[in-house]
Amino acid sequence: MEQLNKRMEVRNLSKTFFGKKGYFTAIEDVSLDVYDGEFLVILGPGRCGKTVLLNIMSGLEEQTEGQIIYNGQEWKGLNPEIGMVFQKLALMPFKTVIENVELALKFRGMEKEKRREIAKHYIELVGLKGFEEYYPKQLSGGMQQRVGIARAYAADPKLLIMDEPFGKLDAQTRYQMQEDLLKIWEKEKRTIIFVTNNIEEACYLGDRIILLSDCPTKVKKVYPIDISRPRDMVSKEFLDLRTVISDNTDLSI
Ligand SMILES: Nc1ncnc2c1ncn2[C@@H]1O[C@H](COP(=O)(O)OP(=O)(O)OP(=O)(O)O)[C@@H](O)[C@H]1O
Repeated sequence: MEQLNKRMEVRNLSKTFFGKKGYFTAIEDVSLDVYDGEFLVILGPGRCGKTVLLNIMSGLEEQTEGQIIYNGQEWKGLNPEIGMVFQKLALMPFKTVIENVELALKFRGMEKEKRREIAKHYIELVGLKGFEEYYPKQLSGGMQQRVGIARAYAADPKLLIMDEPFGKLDAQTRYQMQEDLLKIWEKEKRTIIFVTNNIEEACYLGDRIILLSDCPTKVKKVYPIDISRPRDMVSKEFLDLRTVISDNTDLSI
């Protein structure tokens, strides 16, 4: 990992909210690095502060303390080079698949022919060729997530943050999406930060796993994974890794 460029550095980040019940610290002194081109998984228990951390990394929310370094420079505010894929995608219901995928490019003022070409490319990349004119409600949950991935890719982010994108899918679809996401990433590498509370998913996907503690969130441990892909979820090395991480988690995740 040492030879790779750092895309982002999170330095001593803390976040404290003030509400009806007084002060509440969600994140405490978190530091981590994100390397160019890697598939980084952030694994932590439910409600531990993962979304707050991602929101600060992307500039949607402000930290109480600490710094975000992006490409070697301190970064404050919304970062246009970061794309997001959420569990709830908020696809535009009255727009077709292709219109949803090209929307960000339209907002940027890109001419129609060019943005259609880009949108078609990414729709094909995520395996939805032939569904360009469908509306979101005509698609399954897994297919909608594919549209979300195509939409994020089309906007050409340097860093793609995915916040529990497969959390609501049934087990079968989830496995398929994990496999397909790796294929997409291998075809067109982006730096990905993938957040999950599922240990198996983390071990299947990540180049590295950053394990977070329960609230207030701290980094418990960083696990580099050198199991070659495609990973066999019932192989000894996979199950051993899973057990090691599972034994180190704060709650049952
Ligand atoms: N604006 C806010 N004001 C007060 N507390 C907040 C705010 N946003 C988040 N929190 C609290 O911070 C904690 C972490 O929330 P967060 O949504 O980041 O968890 P998470 O790890 O993403 O959870 P999940 O796995 O369920 O998605 C929660 O206890 C939440 O109630």
